[in-house]
Amino acid sequence: MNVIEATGITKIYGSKTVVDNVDLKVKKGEIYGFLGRNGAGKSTFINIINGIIKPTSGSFKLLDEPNLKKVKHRIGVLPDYSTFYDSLTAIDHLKYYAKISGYKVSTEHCEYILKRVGLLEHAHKKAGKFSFGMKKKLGIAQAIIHNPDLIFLDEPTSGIDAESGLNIQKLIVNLQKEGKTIFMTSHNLHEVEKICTRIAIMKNGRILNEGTLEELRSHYMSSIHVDIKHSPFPQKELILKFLETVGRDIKTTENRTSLVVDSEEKIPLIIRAFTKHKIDIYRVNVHEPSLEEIFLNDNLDVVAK
Ligand SMILES: Nc1ncnc2c1ncn2[C@@H]1O[C@H](COP(=O)(O)OP(=O)(O)OP(=O)(O)O)[C@@H](O)[C@H]1O
Repeated sequence: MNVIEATGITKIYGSKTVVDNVDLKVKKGEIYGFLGRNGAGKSTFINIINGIIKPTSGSFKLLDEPNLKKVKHRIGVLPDYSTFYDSLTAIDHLKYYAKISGYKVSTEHCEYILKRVGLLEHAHKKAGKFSFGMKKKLGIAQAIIHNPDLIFLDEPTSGIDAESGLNIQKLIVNLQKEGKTIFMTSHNLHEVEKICTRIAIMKNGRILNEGTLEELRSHYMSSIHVDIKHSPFPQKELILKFLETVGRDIKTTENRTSLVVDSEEKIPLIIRAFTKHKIDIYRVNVHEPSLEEIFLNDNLDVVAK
């Protein structure tokens, strides 16, 4: 089942198209990472499918339901900025939020949720005394207090310390294991690479590409760096001639060869050729591009779908 299904979502402010004809599907149980530089249109898109902003055109369904009001109680949201009442404690906030959403929650349940986000020791502290990171955790607690099936997290780990960030990542993975679907934005590419099951890259309001990390890699990757440690070449010219047919940027020393190939299918061909020429292989290192390398590639438009 598609938990999120958006079709042709567009938002135009004046003469600026901020979200440009976005189609997007997210399946149940995914941790979907929504990536893009500042101003790409991510928050605007999330706000549209959460009913906060009206799209200029396009339609969407959440949890298989086009009428957002009918499923609102099954959705949790950490918005791009949360506001809290300075004089209310963390527990007060959770109870208040649950109440206005139509739930009654016990103090024990609030404490359990605060424990999950790493805020239990501050359960009775007033939000006015909270740091930015603590407010972020409280925002996440608020998003999950009512046990929603679909959770939107806009930059859940930005502005919090590294250890808390890792705890939030664990929490997100645990929520997924409990059967929830998570849609998150993040500027932390390492985090997205680590926990997201699918990723969409947005630029200037458009989805340039989406898929699993492997799919994105194979889409954007045309340069695989292969480095081989081996026994000395008996006939160097022969093997060099062969390598020129499968790769480029070939560099060799007596027992080391490196080259760049455009697909991983070339790697077994190289290994077979070495074996045929009675060259022993001790080690093969293959460098695949990280999400950061894919993401920072400014030529993304050129190769977009
Ligand atoms: N109410 C508005 N009126 C006019 N322009 C807006 C409005 N809201 C957002 N924008 C513009 O839309 C673009 C996309 O903004 P949005 O906040 O969706 O980006 P984002 O990808 O979430 O960025 P960030 O990573 O910085 O949060 C930006 O250029 C922003 O200035």
